[in-house]
Amino acid sequence: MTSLFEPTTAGDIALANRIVMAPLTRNRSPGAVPNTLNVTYYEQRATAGLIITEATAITHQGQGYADVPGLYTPEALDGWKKVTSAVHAAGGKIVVQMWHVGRISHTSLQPGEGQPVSASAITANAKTYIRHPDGTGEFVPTSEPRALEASELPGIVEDYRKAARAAIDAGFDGIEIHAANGYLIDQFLRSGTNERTDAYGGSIENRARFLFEVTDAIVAEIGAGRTGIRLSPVTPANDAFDPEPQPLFDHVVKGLAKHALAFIHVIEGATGGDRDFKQGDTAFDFAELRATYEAAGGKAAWMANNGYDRKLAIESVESGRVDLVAFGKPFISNPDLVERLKQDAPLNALDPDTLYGGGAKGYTDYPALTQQAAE
Ligand SMILES: C=C(C(=O)O)c1ccccc1
Repeated sequence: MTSLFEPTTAGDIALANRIVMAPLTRNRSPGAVPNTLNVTYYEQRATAGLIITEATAITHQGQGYADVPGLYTPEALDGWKKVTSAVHAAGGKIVVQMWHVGRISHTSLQPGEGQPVSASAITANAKTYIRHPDGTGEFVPTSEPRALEASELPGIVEDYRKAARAAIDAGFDGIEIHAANGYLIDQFLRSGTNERTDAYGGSIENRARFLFEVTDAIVAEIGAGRTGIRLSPVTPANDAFDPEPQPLFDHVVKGLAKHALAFIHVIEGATGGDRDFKQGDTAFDFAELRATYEAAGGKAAWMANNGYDRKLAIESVESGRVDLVAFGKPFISNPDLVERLKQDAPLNALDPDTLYGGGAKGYTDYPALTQQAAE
């Protein structure tokens, strides 16, 4: 029987166990440049079978929050090289989550303080975190986006390809395409954010076109075995909505099956919330989604996320329902989560007041079991 704690592979990436550190935005990289505190944070969590970094902007246009890292300047890539080196030296594996926020942004964060971009000019009922000139931070409503011209899309696909190459050159073991949580790619996928009448809007085939163009370009550049993707079929995050998610995401996974991807990362339910959350009239069938993917020839590791505890994670892997389990908040407050799960040891409590922004407090100061034992 498969164990959560046994080694496995995800495409070309060998993993020491099946426990994944989920992407977690922490807003601790001013200037979009990873710093020494970020190095310590990821190094502390290197016993994860796989670390997926926090969402990382592929370009300035793709940046939607203050103090999140980028993957598009020499300084940022130098910063990431220090992170990947430290994680590898500690025996870990790490991929970067590649992010274009689309409309979940603010003019103050955009090139030339211009409008954010999206599939359509529909303002999200959402907020983002900006930093004022005086240095104070604030959650503010996202700005009204403009609809991308179809002629702009090849340029954004090229941005993804370049960022994927830069990620591998910075030492990452691979990348995760952020196609979830109501960001740009998801804005094309969902009918609630895509009112286009061209080849990228209307039918499911058209709304998924941009996702496949991005995926094809990245796979051609770095290989399918180093490419994963994150999907959130029913999340309402960032005002995402589609009344018929099952046919939409069945089409998506069928299209992804042609590549021998490293992993498919699926958020089950509402991100960070109700695992049984529904969009539309019927409950989403995640087992059917995987079956559809594998019937189409898909062989990537199936990674599940959202609200997993030790018991559910062990059962889900042992049953074969999932191959990998991604933990988010538990990894924030437990750098040694893998050991704690192995021992069934108590978990550190999470400090909700230090999730976003700030310094070492609530970031690198959570103790490991060994430190607590020494006290
Ligand atoms: C990148 C994020 C996501 O995927 O939801 C995110 C952004 C800001 C806060 C929490 C999460």
